[in-house]
Amino acid sequence: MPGQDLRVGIIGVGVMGGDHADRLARRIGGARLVAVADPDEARARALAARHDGVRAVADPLALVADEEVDAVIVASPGFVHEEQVLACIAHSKPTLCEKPLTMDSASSLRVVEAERDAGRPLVQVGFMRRFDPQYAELRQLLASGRLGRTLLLHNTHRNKSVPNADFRSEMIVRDSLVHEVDVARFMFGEEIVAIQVLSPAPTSHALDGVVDPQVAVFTMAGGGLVTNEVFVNCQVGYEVRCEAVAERGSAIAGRPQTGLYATSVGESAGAPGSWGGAVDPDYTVRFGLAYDREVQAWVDAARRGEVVGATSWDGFAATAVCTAGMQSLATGERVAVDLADREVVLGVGARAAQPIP
Ligand SMILES: NC(=O)C1=CN([C@@H]2O[C@H](COP(=O)(O)OP(=O)(O)OC[C@H]3O[C@@H](n4cnc5c(N)ncnc54)[C@H](O)[C@@H]3O)[C@@H](O)[C@H]2O)C=CC1
Ligand SMILES: O=C1[C@@H](O)[C@H](O)[C@@H](O)[C@H](O)[C@H]1O
Repeated sequence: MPGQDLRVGIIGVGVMGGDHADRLARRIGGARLVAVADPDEARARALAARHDGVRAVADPLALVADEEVDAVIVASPGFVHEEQVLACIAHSKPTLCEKPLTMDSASSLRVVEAERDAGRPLVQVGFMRRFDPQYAELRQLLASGRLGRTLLLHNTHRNKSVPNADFRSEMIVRDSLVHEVDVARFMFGEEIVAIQVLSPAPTSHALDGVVDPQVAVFTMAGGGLVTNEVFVNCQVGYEVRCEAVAERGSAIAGRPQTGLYATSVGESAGAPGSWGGAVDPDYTVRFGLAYDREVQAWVDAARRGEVVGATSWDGFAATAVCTAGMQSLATGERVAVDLADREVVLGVGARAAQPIP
C-alpha cells in the first residue's frame, strides 16, 4: 500500500456519503474514491457522474467484495451498518463506519467480536468530534492534569430542525445523544456506568409525542457527572459545545466568542439565526474541518494497517449506553449500563487505537 492511493468505496450516498465523497475528491491525500453503492441507484449514478473514475454499484455487499476497492466508508442508515461492517471485516477491508456503529449493544458487540477474530484492527467509528480542534484541545488539557481532576461536563447539542418524520424520541437518543456519550468517554477516559434521560415539556416544533428537548445525565465510572441537553428542533441553528469543570478551573469547547452570547430566531438578537456573528446552520459546516481530519487520519491509518480515533469498542460502548438510555427514556428512571468486560472480550492487554495524530 505505501506509495499507492487507497481506493475507497462509499456505501450510502445521502448527506454524509455525499459529503465524504466531496472531501475525498477535493481535500484528502493518499486516497481516491472509486465506487459508490446505494439502493437509490439514480442517486448513486448521479454522484458517480460528478467524479472522474467513480463507478456506481447497485449492491452494497458487491462493493465490499470488489477487488478494486481497498477500503470502505459506511454512510448508510444505522440499521444496516451491522451487515455491511461485518462484510467489510470478512473481506479484511479497513472501514470508517458513520455513527452509530449499530442500533443496539448486542449487534455492536458482534462487530467487536468479528474484528477481534479477524486478528487485525479494521474498524473506525465516525465520532468526528474527537478530531475537532477545540474538542481535541480540551481533551488534551484535561488529560494533562493542569486543571486537576475532572468533576463535571455540561454538553449542549442543538440542531436547527430534523427533516425526517422517523426522527422520534428514540432516534434522538440513538442518533444524536450518542455523540455526547462518546464525548463523555473521550474527555474522562473512562466508561459511563449509568444514564438517566429526563423529558421536559416538549417544544411545539417537535412532532406530536416526540420528547424534544431531552436532558440526559451520565454517571462516570469514577463518580463524575455529565449533563447533556439535546434539542433537535431548536429553530436557530447548530450549536454544539462541551464545558468541563475540574478542581482548578473550567474550559469550554465550541463557544465562538467571549462576552454575551445570545441566539434567537427573532429580532432581539439581530438577524434570524445570528448573535452578532452567524450561528452555523448544521453539522456539515460546524464540523467540516473535523470530518476532513477524521477521514484523512482514517486513510493514513488504513495505509499503515492501523485504526485511529474511535474503535469498534468505542462504538459498542456508546451503543450500550444508548440502549440503557432507551430504557430510561421510557421510564424516567436511572438505568445501569450493561457493558461487557473489555478484557474478557478483547483479551488482557488489548491495544487501544493509536492516539489521534
Ligand atoms: N457524524 C455525523 O455528524 C453525522 C453522521 N450521520 C450518520 O451517517 C449515516 C447516514 O446518515 P445521512 O447521510 O444523514 O442519511 P441520508 O438519509 O441522507 O442518506 C442515507 C443514504 O443511504 C441510502 N441507503 C438506504 N438503505 C441503504 C442500504 N441498505 N445500503 C446502502 N445505502 C442505503 C439511502 O438511499 C441514502 O442515500 C447515519 O449512520 C447517520 O447517523 C449523519 C449525519 C451527521
Ligand atoms: O450525527 C448527526 C446526525 O445524525 C444527528 O441527527 C444530529 O443530531 C447530529 O447533530 C449530527 O452530528
